[in-house]
Amino acid sequence: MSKTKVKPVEDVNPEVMDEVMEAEEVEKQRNVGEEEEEEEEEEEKVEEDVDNSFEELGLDSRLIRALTKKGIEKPTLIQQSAIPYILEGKDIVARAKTGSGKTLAYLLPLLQKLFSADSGSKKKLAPSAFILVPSRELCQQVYSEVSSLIELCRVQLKAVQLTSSMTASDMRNALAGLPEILVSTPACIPKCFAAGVLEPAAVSESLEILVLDEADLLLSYGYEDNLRSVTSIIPRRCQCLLMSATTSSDVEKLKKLILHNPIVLTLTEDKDKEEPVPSNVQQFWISCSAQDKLLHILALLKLEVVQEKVLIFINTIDMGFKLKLFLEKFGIKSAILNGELPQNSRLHILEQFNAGLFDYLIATDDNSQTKKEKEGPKGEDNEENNKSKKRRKPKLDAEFSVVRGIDFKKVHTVINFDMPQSVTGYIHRIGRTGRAYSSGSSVSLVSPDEMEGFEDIKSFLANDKNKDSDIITPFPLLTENAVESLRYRAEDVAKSVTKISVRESRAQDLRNEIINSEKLKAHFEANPRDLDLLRHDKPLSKTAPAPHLKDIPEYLVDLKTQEASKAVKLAGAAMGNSRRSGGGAGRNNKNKKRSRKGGDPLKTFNPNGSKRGHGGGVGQKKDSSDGSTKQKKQKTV
Ligand SMILES: Nc1ncnc2c1ncn2[C@@H]1O[C@H](COP(=O)(O)OP(=O)(O)OP(=O)(O)O)[C@@H](O)[C@H]1O
Repeated sequence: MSKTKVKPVEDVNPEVMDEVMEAEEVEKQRNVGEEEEEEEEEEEKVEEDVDNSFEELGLDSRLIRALTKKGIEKPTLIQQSAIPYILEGKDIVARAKTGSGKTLAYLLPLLQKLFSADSGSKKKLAPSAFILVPSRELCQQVYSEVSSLIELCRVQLKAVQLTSSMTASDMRNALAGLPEILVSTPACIPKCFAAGVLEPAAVSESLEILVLDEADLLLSYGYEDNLRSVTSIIPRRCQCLLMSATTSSDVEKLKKLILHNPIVLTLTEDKDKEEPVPSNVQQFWISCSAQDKLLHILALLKLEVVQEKVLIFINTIDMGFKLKLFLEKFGIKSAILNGELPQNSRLHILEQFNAGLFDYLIATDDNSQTKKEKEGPKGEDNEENNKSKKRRKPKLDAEFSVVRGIDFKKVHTVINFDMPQSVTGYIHRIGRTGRAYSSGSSVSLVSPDEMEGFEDIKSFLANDKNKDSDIITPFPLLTENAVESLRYRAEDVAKSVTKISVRESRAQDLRNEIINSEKLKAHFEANPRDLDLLRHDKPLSKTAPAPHLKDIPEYLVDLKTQEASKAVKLAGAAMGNSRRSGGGAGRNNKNKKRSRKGGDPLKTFNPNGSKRGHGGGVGQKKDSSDGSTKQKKQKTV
């Protein structure tokens, strides 16, 4: 580690440096034997002006080469801050926004430490590093990331993933090659102990690093007992890292349970008030009645005023199927992701979506939406929790999670078809776009029933500087006329999507996916990269969409919305995001140039007049100051 080159975070603030040194002193004393003494921790804000390269952070050249091959050149703030401390062997609590690059912040130094671990020492009987995550999807994601880094670095390290659904013999086989890194859920470790697959004594002897990723969720997912049984065997010398996107009493509890004298790194953009949603995500909303949500989502997608790929959140599985069936009638293909589907199918859907095989994914939240969320940033309403309890479906996979931590690739728009049931839920959903250095936007469809929750979200997100100006602004690219022009068709089609058809489709889809899941398991063992085997965006309905619904005639769409749609396509093309189904504009270089000049249509478009409004999209407030596209029937078909 080229320590001399590192611009240490503590340089930024000499007082903090003094405190760090004091904390180190306390730690030294503790190590000499004062085990029971109350430990101090170091609280540190991650400063925006720190600008170190990966080399300056002291990273091994093999890791830097691997990152370059992955197209990653500059560390994010949390990486700049956390990597040197982890390399130094400190316990850390890292709290940074969704999508800020926390995974690499711990994986890179973890791997580097394992590169230099003494391979000549006596044979280890258990992995040196445990990475515990709350869901199987995350397990797979972290495992893929660590495996690809190992492969790119060409080092002799082995990582395995274990999940609770595996049999004891599968677990034993996975651990047989003596992996250095184990990625798992907390529930799986006690299972391994019980099955004799892992020996607690061997873990105590071997474990060097323990990572708890998405720590804010581990307890709320019901892993407390599992974690207690793991922590009881963690050796004192083991370095513990706790990564989290939000703060909660659960994180505090885990910190006390597991960490020793940690450095607490908090990434904020504003010293007074944290902004948990990345500033590169533009947040919009549309006010509409619950029954008009289908109409509005049709307008957003069919009139192409949002950038693809689009992740649509709904609160119930039935609503997901209703939406898919509804969109299908208009020739819009989408896939569904929920906790009822078998794990192989879920992983495959995620892979296909990330690979760009389809553009619209309809997802239900993870099960924490249906569990009692213990605490959100502003405290959750118990009534809401009780309501959500009622919605709990017995067959949902307890280790399923869509919104938390899953790294959806190139999602440009998140749509809240249903509003999330908590502020934390909102933050995590929105965090699926605008990841690392990319940008994105979100559109929330808010019905009168959801307005109170929406106000809570807005007031939580409003910072001191901006308390009078809304962070979530009315969506500027849909005019009332444009929405109304689709009303007749939307209402007609919505009526045809009956409860019975939803139930049948859901049951059929589940049956298909169970069959697929077996096929997938066998197939992917042999061909892990074959994504095209089973498409997840196939239509549910047996009848093809009527041609008049598939293509909305141009004369129906008002000029302003047509203009907005063109601008969105041009901006997409400039960002290298051309529409699969869209017209030529997406692939036209001349247009690319023009749109670069024009900038982001969400900022510049003004539906009231010329394309360049004053002060960006907020200029539309005149037309829809409450975010509403009122339900007057102006033009119907
Ligand atoms: N330094 C970097 N430069 C560019 N992209 C990066 C960098 N670090 C990470 N990324 C990418 O950013 C995306 C988000 O990273 P990651 O999943 O680690 O975020 P996160 O902070 O863990 O988010 P969440 O809290 O939602 O889990 C990933 O696709 C990752 O490959």
